[in-house]
Amino acid sequence: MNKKGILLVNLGSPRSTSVNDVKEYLDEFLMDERVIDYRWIFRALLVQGIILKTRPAKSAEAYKTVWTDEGSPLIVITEQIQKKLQKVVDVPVEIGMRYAQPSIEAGIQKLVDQGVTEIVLFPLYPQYAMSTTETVIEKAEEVRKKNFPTIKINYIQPFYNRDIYINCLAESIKEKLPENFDALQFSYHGVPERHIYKTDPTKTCNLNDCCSREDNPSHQFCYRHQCYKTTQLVIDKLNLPKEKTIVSFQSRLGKDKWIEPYTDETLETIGKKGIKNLAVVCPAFVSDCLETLEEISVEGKEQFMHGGGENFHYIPCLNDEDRWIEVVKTLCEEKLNDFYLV
Ligand SMILES: C=CC1=C(C)c2cc3[nH]c(cc4nc(cc5[nH]c(cc1n2)c(C)c5CCC(=O)O)C(CCC(=O)O)=C4C)c(C)c3C=C
Ligand SMILES: [Fe+2]
Ligand SMILES: [Fe+2]
Repeated sequence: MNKKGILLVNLGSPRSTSVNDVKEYLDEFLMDERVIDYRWIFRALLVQGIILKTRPAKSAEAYKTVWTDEGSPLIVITEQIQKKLQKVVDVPVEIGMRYAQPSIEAGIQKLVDQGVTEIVLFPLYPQYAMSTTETVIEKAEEVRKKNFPTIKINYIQPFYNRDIYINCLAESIKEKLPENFDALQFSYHGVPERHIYKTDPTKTCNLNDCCSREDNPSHQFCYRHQCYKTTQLVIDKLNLPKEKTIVSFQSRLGKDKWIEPYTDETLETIGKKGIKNLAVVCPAFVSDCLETLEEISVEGKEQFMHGGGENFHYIPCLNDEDRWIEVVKTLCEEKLNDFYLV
């Protein structure tokens, strides 16, 4: 009888907030061709010759503001999800990070040590992008072929439009929304525009209105569409008028054009347009991390207040909420059952 197990995969964080550890992490992260998709030589020139000269010190300072006694929020929360999930499923659950430690390889090894031969791997990203789901699957397949050729892996697909996830996200937002707010902003991690064109096999997405329309054939691989879709489904569930919602994209890096509108520019200008009380949620992340706790909660708040805003309310990610653990369990069980069908 084959033994099954679950591997939860998140992005990963530096080992510590020292500049050297942050540099090592950024080196691995940004040298991924699905994150910075230039030819190796140009990527190396950009990353090692320019970004790693200054960014690690700046990022290390930012990490210090969110770091906890247990470590990076992203890792700590992923471990909390693992522990809670382990209590409600009867197969072993381990975690692996796409970058740095604990690695995907270490996670698979832990499962194999417990006798597991069939793994359900859950990339913890609701929306597909080449820098999210795709790079996780590529890496896991590389590790599997090299070190665990007899192990089977079943991958959980993006769940940005799944009812169970939308219900969970909508409930969570509803509970945390302040009584009075002029707008709810959905801020998603951005990606360079080029990534969307590159991963669109239909070549029909032009990054305009088509991303928020129902019927474009590119949607299965369009990260921007999937962000709009998650938003639309959540606001329908919450019965929020569209005029009270904003979608934007954060965390851009470098000189390329990233998908628009940009979160920082939006935050700097909406105060003057009459939005004084703002709530912000970040549904590209299932766990709080540097990009939510620092970039949005601290920097984003400053940008909003500076631009004439009055009250800024950050809505935390799903983290280890029980209702989210139920969703993770259901999505994993669907895939565990798939093994019986083949
Ligand atoms: C070209 C650069 C980047 C792309 C493309 C990108 C896509 C992307 N990232 C996430 C999720 C996270 N990113 C995080 C941090 C982070 N992201 C980039 C760059 C790109 N991301 C950098 C350089 C950093 C490091 C921090 C910094 O220096 O600003 C994090 C937080 C990690 C943590 O330890 O807390 C997450 C999570 C998604 C979902 C995504 C594509 C949609
Ligand atoms: Fe990122
Ligand atoms: Fe699109």
